[in-house]
Amino acid sequence: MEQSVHKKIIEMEQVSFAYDGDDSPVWQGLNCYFEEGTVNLLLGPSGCGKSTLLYMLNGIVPNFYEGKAEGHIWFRGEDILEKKTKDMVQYVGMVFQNPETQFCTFTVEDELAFGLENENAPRDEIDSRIDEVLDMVGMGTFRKSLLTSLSGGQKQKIAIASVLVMQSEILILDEPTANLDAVSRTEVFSLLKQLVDRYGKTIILVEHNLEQLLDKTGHVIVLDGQNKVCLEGSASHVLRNLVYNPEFRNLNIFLPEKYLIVKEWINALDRVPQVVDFRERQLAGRGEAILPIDEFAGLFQKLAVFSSVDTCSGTVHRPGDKVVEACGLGYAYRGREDAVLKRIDIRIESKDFVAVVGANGAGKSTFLKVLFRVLFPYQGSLRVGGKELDGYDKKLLYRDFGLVFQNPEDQFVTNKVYDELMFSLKKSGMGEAEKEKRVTDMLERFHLYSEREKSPFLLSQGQKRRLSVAAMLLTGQKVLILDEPTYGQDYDNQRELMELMRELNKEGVTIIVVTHDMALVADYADKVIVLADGKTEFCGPPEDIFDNMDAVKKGKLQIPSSLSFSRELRSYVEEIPSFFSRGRMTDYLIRCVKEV
Ligand SMILES: Nc1ncnc2c1ncn2[C@@H]1O[C@H](COP(=O)(O)OP(=O)(O)OP(=O)(O)O)[C@@H](O)[C@H]1O
Ligand SMILES: Nc1ncnc2c1ncn2[C@@H]1O[C@H](COP(=O)(O)OP(=O)(O)OP(=O)(O)O)[C@@H](O)[C@H]1O
Repeated sequence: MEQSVHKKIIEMEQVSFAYDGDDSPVWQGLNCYFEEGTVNLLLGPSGCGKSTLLYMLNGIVPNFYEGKAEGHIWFRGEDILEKKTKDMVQYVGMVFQNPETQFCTFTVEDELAFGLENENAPRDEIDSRIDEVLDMVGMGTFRKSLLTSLSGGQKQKIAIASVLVMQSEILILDEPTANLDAVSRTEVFSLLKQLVDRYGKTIILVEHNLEQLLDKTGHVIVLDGQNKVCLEGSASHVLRNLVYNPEFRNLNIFLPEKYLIVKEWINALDRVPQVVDFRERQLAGRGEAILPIDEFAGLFQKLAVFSSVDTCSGTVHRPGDKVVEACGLGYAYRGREDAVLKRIDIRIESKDFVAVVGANGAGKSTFLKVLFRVLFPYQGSLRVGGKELDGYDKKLLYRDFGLVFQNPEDQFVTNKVYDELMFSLKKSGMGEAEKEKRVTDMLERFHLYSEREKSPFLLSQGQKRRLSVAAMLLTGQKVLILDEPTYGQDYDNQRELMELMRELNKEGVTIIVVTHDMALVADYADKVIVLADGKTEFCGPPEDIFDNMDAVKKGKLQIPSSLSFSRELRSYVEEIPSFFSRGRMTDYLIRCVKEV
């Protein structure tokens, strides 16, 4: 067992918890610990109880969300489970996924003063503490700013500052970058690292975007989805095991793209002696790098049969009917000086699988609202199905175009998961038995059957997202528009959802996905639209976008690590074609070596 230099700050001992009204417990006999003065990362499949665990660390569970808790959560010799939330506030501060749900005021200054004023802190102290935390998060010049004027990353920094201002030593964050573009995400991760290195804070977080986080993480806890911790230790120890150890290879855990490629490849070739040897050596931790690219390339060269395999690394344009055509489209919100959409030119055809990407605030959601006639453009034309949108019957528009909202809760209209899906079929004209069957099939397909009696609002984030997509899929629209469909999803659910979209696309449904997830773009989209500065910055196939550094920069996009990995590999083995996505590269590797 490896030794850590950090002390344990919180220890969970035989912790069990069941929400009131739930038959099965979320946790049963859980043991794990968190380390002081480092970044602690919690990984596990959707719905396994990560958020519940975080809420137990400051008493939100079971004090606000009630249920039966057993065991001990030790913090400095005391049991958190016996404390009230207010007793924990000075030690443990919580930052949620969406900073906007946390804000109670209008300006940065008022937001930071809010908690201190409630504690009747003297004005001088409030002032100096606000200056201090704004300095800590690098937002000193924004003290007087309106919260609405901040970018997503800046808002999240202020949410973190509002916890720091209370001088909590432990910061808990539940998927803090789920809605952020790549640049904002990097800023938040760097801030967390700085809070640890410079101010000795302890960070505990749940996060799916690991590309730039793992190297900043000190302690990782992996939950197996069956109430247990299955791996715990340093980031490199956990990573080695998740990539190379057959015992953990089927865990439904997100990893950066390049690790997923190696993991899938090693799994596929498990019985080849060279691969077994390579795997064992990596697992034993010989050599510093977890991904020794030279060795990997050498091994690949020995096994691969290049000539017989069709590389097919690009996307093929499949012409179809016109679905959406925007030309010089402009939209300005009332009261804002600058138009959000200045000149949008977009053409989407019926067979397209489109990804709409761009920085936070670029106007992606605004464009969707214009398309759904919630907002009306001041200039340009927008044609849908070959007709001017103005002349398109609204009823037909809603029948043909399905929208899955960014925030699933905005979509729920009933108080039971089962009823939510039945509601979608209300006007379908189907008989009761047929509706029931379809709903049951969908619940099973989306791993929601066991939750069917629950309120949609009490589901985990990942479950809520799956329910919102399932509700939209039941009715058979011609065009499906999904705003951030995969955030909060675990690896298996994300893949399953996207494979389903691909299937529907092949059956003729146009898919339009708004997303910050470039791995998803690279793997599934055949057309990418980058919005920046109110204009269409790029519209073309995904393999071209990551070479267009201007569009990458303006769209604040992150190049997936699968692309840099395949380029590095090519510097050793020229015969490997240039790839830009995990799926395409894994397929190729597996096809290459299947004759071994
Ligand atoms: N307030 C609540 N009342 C009843 N059940 C709940 C409540 N909150 C969560 N649950 C259930 O507890 C289980 C664990 O949920 P939790 O949100 O902790 O999981 P998670 O691992 O964070 O999931 P995700 O990654 O999808 O956000 C789920 O089955 C969920 O439906
Ligand atoms: N109702 C509104 N009134 C005024 N400004 C608004 C309104 N809604 C959005 N905005 C502003 O319009 C800009 C574009 O917002 P929009 O939500 O369309 O961006 P987005 O690209 O979808 O961003 P994200 O990736 O963060 O979801 C932002 O600066 C936002 O603050």
